[in-house]
Amino acid sequence: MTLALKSLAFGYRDREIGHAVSLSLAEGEVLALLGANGAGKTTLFRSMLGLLPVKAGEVMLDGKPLSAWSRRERALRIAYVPQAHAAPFPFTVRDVVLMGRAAHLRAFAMPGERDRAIADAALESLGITGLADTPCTEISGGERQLALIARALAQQARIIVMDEPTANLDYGNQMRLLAHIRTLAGQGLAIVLSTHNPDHALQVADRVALLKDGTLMALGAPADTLTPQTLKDIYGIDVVIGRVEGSEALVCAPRG
Ligand SMILES: Nc1ncnc2c1ncn2[C@@H]1O[C@H](COP(=O)(O)OP(=O)(O)OP(=O)(O)O)[C@@H](O)[C@H]1O
Repeated sequence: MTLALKSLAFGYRDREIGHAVSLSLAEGEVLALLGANGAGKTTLFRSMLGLLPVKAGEVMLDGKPLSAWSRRERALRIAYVPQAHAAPFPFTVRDVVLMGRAAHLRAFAMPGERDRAIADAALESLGITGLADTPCTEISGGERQLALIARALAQQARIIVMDEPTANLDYGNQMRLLAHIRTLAGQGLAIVLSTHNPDHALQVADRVALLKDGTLMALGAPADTLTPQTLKDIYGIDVVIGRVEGSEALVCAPRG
């Protein structure tokens, strides 16, 4: 087991957003987190990463409380892909990806040949080698998203937490990223991601967690958790879920 949340309560200084969230993430597993806007997905992620103090319960990383690991030790084990906001500084895409190597470097050491090779491989795997020398202030939102994912890959952590990784991406990059996530899981990485697209969860996840009113409404296999009933409950929309000829994936469509 890699990451486990035990009866976690989370939120901000004087506001609890969620409580009693328990789940664990195993090596090689993809867990998708869904919930309406404002349900608390980002807040939960920030709490499980130790970026926001938890209100109750505990986050366990490789069997030890998260607080027992140093920041560097955590960064060697968990990478975070935040939602892509506007870039404040004109670092090149390659420099941003090289920042993923920080935890691997000795204090004040500069990235070496090997770090550059790893960063370049991460760029290559996402098809953005051509952007390496472009400043982050001069690329699109989707390209910035891919750069942040490349940074997480360069970090070479065994757990990756991705906040809406497919948001901003065009259809081709969405599908390529989902396939890439499955490849990473096949290599033993544990991945937790949030998404607003049930199809993406049906396509990529081994397990799905549904967050509603601050608690886990459902946790289990995609076909058991993503049903017309649960999606109606979360989004207030009537849907059907089924297969389309020629595709392995279950898909969700509006009813009627
Ligand atoms: N810094 C903050 N201080 C206080 N409350 C906050 C803060 N950031 C977010 N919130 C509140 O916490 C709740 C959950 O927000 P969060 O961003 O975790 O939701 P989310 O599920 O990720 O939403 P979305 O799908 O829209 O990205 C929201 O009601 C939001 O207003």
